[in-house]
Amino acid sequence: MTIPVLTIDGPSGAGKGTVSRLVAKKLGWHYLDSGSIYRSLAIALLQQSVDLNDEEEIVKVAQNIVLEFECADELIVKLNGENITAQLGLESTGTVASVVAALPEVRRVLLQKQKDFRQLPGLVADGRDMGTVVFPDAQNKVYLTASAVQRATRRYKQLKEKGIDANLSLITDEIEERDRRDMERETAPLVMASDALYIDSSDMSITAVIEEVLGLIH
Ligand SMILES: Nc1ncnc2c1ncn2[C@@H]1O[C@H](COP(=O)(O)OP(=O)(O)OP(=O)(O)O)[C@@H](O)[C@H]1O
Ligand SMILES: Nc1ccn([C@@H]2O[C@H](COP(=O)(O)O)[C@@H](O)[C@H]2O)c(=O)n1
Repeated sequence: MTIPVLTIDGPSGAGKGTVSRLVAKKLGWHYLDSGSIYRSLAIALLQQSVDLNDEEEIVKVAQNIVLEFECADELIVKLNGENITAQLGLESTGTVASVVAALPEVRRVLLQKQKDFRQLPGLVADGRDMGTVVFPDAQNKVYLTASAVQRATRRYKQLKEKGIDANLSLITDEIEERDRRDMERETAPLVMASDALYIDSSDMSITAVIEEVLGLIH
């Protein structure tokens, strides 16, 4: 039996995580936030002061990380037994994640961890290469985007709400730099799958996006 998968790919701050989590809840499906795997690796590398130019050492750390996910109101992630949820959303974590995510061997090592999430009754998977590389046979695919200004503003508000100091112009620069790195890397770049539904959420509410995505499933 083929286990159904809905993939939601797109750039940072497009709303993939928010939409995926709520759609998964509505459908009663599992949820994979693949970015949190790359972010967890980034945190492990920072904790162990690994040189980000030392590819061999980065791959070793990727091979050995033990991750636990708990899908409550927010996603709780434990790295080697330690709750790292608070550090996960920092823009600095995302930047390191995108640097190491460009390494082909890192992606190869982390591939199976992502595929393992495909379990009954179904999976909603969000990331950059869910519909193109990890689950190319997914029955439903979405490419969710929004303008860089909207995405940076959303991220700024999100950080402020969490009480984290943030600078809008710096966040805009970081998001644009991360987009460029994710789209231009050679292995599994962020591209829209040819069979994906394109949604630009710049002027859409979260509810409107969810309705459009659920319409695809039904
Ligand atoms: N359509 C929307 N309208 C307004 N705010 C939104 C919309 N979609 C998402 N947001 C808000 O934008 C912020 C970023 O959303 P989210 O974390 O889901 O993005 P993402 O695409 O998963 O980003 P990343 O890839 O960096 O994890 C959140 O605070 C979320 O509530
Ligand atoms: N499928 C994926 C998911 C993420 N990445 C990289 O991780 C960075 C952080 O991801 P977020 O979704 O949590 O923002 C992202 O910028 C990518 O570089 C990836 O390569 N593939």
